[in-house]
Amino acid sequence: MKPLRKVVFSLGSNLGDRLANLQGAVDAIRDTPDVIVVDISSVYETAPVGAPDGSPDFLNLVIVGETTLEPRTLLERAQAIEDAFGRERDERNAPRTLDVDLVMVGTTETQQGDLSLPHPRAHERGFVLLPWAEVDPAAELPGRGPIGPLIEVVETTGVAKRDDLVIEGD
Ligand SMILES: Nc1ncnc2c1ncn2[C@@H]1O[C@H](COP(=O)(O)OP(=O)(O)OP(=O)(O)O)[C@@H](O)[C@H]1O
Ligand SMILES: Nc1nc2c(c(=O)[nH]1)N=C(CO)CN2
Repeated sequence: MKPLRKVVFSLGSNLGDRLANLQGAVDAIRDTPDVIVVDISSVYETAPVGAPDGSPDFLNLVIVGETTLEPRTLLERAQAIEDAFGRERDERNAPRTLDVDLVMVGTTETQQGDLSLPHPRAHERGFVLLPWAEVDPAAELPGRGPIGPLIEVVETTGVAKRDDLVIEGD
């Protein structure tokens, strides 16, 4: 039997109907065979990090799930969902309708070309760690340790929970 592993996705949008883009991505992840969604964080409005000047604010959220899928299959699924929402792959960190990052898959630590796990910048991103800690405070990032202490040292100003923005079916 294939092992059941924890999977964590980070979703972001700062173009178009940001909430609708996140809702669509959540639905698509829920509809993915062999992925069980366990928790979805609140929606957070976040100041852009490392993005070109004048980039609009993001909406971000984190999904925690379980899966028997391989990391590469999960990356392909994440990219297919981005493509379905009109994501154009241009300048790095450019505004985008939808970004679906794989934060971690089980205990996998790998760097193979187009797939790095855990995501190489997740540990330094308040817009990933804060939503994640809301639903999974005891989480550990493989190779980095518990996320609590990571949050202590990252920039979390500019990361604001938006209780008025609700993902349906949660
Ligand atoms: N864990 C991962 N999750 C998502 N993409 C990854 C991961 N590891 C490597 N990649 C690769 O990163 C490439 C760039 O991804 P993307 O265009 O979403 O970057 P970005 O969103 O601008 O920046 P960042 O990677 O910092 O979030 C993708 O083509 C993908 O193959
Ligand atoms: N606040 C915020 N900033 C970002 C984000 C994001 O999702 N939220 N994604 C980026 C590239 O993936 C770059 N910068």
